[in-house]
Amino acid sequence: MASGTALIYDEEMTSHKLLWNDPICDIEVPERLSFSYEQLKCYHLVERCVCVPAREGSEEEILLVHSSEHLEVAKSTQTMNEEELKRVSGNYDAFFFHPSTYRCARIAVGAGLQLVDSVMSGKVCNGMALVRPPGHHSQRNAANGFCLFNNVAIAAEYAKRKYGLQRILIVDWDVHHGQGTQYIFEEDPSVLYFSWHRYEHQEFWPSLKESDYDAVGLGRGKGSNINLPWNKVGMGNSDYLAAFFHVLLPVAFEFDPELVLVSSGYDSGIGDPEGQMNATPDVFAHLTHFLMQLANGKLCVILEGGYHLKSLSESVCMTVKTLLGDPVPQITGEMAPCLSAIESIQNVRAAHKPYWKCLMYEDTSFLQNLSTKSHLLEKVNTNPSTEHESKITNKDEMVKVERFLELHMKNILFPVPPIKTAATIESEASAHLLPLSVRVVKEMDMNEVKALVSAFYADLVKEDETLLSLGSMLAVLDKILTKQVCNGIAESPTASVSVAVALRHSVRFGFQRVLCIFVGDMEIIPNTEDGRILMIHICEKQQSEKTNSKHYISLNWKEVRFTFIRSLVYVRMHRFEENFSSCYFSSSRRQSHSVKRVRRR
Ligand SMILES: COCC(O)(O)CCCCCNCCCN
Ligand SMILES: [Zn+2]
Repeated sequence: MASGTALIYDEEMTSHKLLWNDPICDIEVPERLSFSYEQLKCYHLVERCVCVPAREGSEEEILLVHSSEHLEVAKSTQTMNEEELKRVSGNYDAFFFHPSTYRCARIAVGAGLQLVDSVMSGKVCNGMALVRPPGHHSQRNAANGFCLFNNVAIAAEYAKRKYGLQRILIVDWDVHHGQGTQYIFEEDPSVLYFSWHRYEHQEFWPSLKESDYDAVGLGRGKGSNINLPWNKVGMGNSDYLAAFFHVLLPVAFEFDPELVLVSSGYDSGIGDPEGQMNATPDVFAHLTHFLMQLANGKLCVILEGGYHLKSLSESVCMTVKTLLGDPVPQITGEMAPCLSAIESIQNVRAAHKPYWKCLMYEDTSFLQNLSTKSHLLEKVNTNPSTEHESKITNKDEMVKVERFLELHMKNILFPVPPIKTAATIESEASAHLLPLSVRVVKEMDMNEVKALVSAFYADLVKEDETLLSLGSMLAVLDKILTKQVCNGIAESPTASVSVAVALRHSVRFGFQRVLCIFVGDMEIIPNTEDGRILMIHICEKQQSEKTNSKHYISLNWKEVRFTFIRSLVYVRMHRFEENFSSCYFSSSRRQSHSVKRVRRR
């Protein structure tokens, strides 16, 4: 398994800039790149990455996607004066040339290809390329929306031909529709393109009919183009998560891509003058983390838009931090999507029902009663915590977001528990299985366990021989509760008792919300009624109705697939943001084997 995260940045790409007055294009500034890179350095993230050099994309590579006419026009601008540059730029919608634009655009293309090579060769597991000019609006024969060459589309075509890939997923979380990418792949079933974008019923730029949810792809490509239009501004974290949980992830897992590319625009984040959305930078950690579960983690993130410098750079940092394997921060804000988001989600699911099994069987009508935001008719902001930031119209508004983010990110970024795993090892034999990052902890001594059990857990622990297995679990759990490690693994022959004691121990320790996912049959079902424990029980036979309650969900593990993700959604939407400390308990040799497999990874 490859490891490591590539970071590709070349300050040469900051030389492309607007030479004349143009209120539409003047937000696409060089500082977008330099600010982001500085912030990565400030959080000591650059030094943790594998720095891979950019290179110029060759003409041949650019011709994978673009026409030779388009290439020739772009090439000819290198020697133009300002007046000629302005004239040629006027041939396109929202684009500007500078004498260095062509060279910068070739480096932006090459950076994406270097990233694909680094991931596909196994030199790294994933990575990010900070590039400009961006790409997802540019088309075969035209520049558009600040884009000259379609960096991500070229990267996809390149990966298909060089590595013989049959299934590539492109996720475009930029707040604008990447119509360029859609046009390039809409007949190609091997490239699944997902884009959400501010749309407002075709009012918002580029105001295309084909950006709506019913553009599902053409010919053999039907089902491989997914458009999720946002018809209101002010969308927040819960709306983005719901879009992932109920549209993108079920389809992506079914598609089972060999490589995932992200058209990573951060103008969908809070404070951006283009997007006018409310999602905070931490949401990009979650979105990135979900995509890392696909394609064996082979994930290439390539920058697109993002015009609020502070919001952009914080979101870039949250993305890279997650690519490096850091635990994602607890998600903030409301947990239920707004009605407009639910309407869009339902529409796109209905449009794609004929093409995806996962959409055929699941009905998400339960989403309707989840939305707690009745406001939907107004246009503006929804998320109370950013009431005053909803309409970013001028400088002092931008400064307000700056201050909001300063405080918000402080709570998010620190403290992060060390990314260590604690494990007790029964036999020296299995010790070598553990990667270096795992700390072996000594079992809790028997007298201590006995005292603890008689004081608090006597009703749970019947036989003395169970005490032995509690020692290893409690030793690991204490390291997690005291934030000495992030997660842990313990083996126990009496998993139900261990789980019951662990849950009560965690709540007694002061945790307010503990999520337990138990796989296999459970002799005793712990009491979850105090509202601080949520049990998701995956078992052979579904428990009788009487045991199922709001905090106890039993799933027949044959149908667990997306129902499991949906249950987690349910969990989140009911504000049960768990302090999720991943303790694995296995009740049988078989499961303990699966635990070992997890350990090796
Ligand atoms: C990869 O491109 C990044 C981007 O999607 O952020 C570009 C946005 C161009 C926004 C152009 N607005 C034109 C408004 C005309 N009334
Ligand atoms: Zn954009």
